[in-house]
Amino acid sequence: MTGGGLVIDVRGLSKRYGDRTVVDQVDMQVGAGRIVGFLGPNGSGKTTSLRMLCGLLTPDAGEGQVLGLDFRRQAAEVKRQVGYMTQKFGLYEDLSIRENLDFVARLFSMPNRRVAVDAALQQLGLASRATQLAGALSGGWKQRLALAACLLHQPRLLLLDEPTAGVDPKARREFWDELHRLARDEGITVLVSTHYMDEAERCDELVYIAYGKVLARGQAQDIVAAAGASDLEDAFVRLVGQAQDNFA
Ligand SMILES: Nc1ncnc2c1ncn2[C@@H]1O[C@H](COP(=O)(O)OP(=O)(O)OP(=O)(O)O)[C@@H](O)[C@H]1O
Repeated sequence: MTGGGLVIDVRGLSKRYGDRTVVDQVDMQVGAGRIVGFLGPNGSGKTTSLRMLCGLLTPDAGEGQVLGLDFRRQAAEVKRQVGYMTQKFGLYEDLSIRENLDFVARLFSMPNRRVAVDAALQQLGLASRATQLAGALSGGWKQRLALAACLLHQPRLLLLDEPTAGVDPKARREFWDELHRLARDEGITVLVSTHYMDEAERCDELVYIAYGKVLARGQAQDIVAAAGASDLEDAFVRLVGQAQDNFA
């Protein structure tokens, strides 16, 4: 890993589409075993940033390391080593839970596919539903399957893009309990985007962006105090209000 146990250590991350800069000089540092929440209004650049960090999208600028690899020059290797969960979960609805996991194991050319799939089914409590079609599952179970799929190749870093959008509160809570277990017991590092304030409160640290720029970072209570706000939501409303005046 890079100095100071940083699993992500990237500076100046930028992306333009045409003449619009949608990610503008974003610095991202995430320590090993930390859960960092990535927050910001719709269209602020979270997905674009996550896709660049996991090697799926080529940045226009930015230097640094992800999992100790040069995230630009070794993008293919980063992609193999990171667990990335897209907003829409990326499951095959007409395949069963087991078939979805087996498909992912093939994509990663994993040896001992059957053992790995069985272990993932057990770990995420999916074994009794292994033959159910993914398309027939509730939002909470789909999300659990998506997490199992992105953990299958045993990544040390998870990049999760709004993994709990549209999922009921009980399933969201269980999902977050699982994230904390993964960080605590297995030392897995998590960068997760969310719009839910209760989830933001459960992160070790937060990074808040709007208009592609980082407006605040740190622990929730420090962000609230620095903004002179009553709570996190209030702090973000204030930060975006100031940003609108400056950047919009
Ligand atoms: N391929 C593309 N071509 C042009 N513009 C794009 C492309 N992908 C994203 N954008 C624009 O970049 C901006 C940032 O989008 P992005 O999806 O990263 O935001 P986000 O913070 O993830 O939003 P949300 O919270 O709604 O998921 C948006 O204005 C979006 O329309």
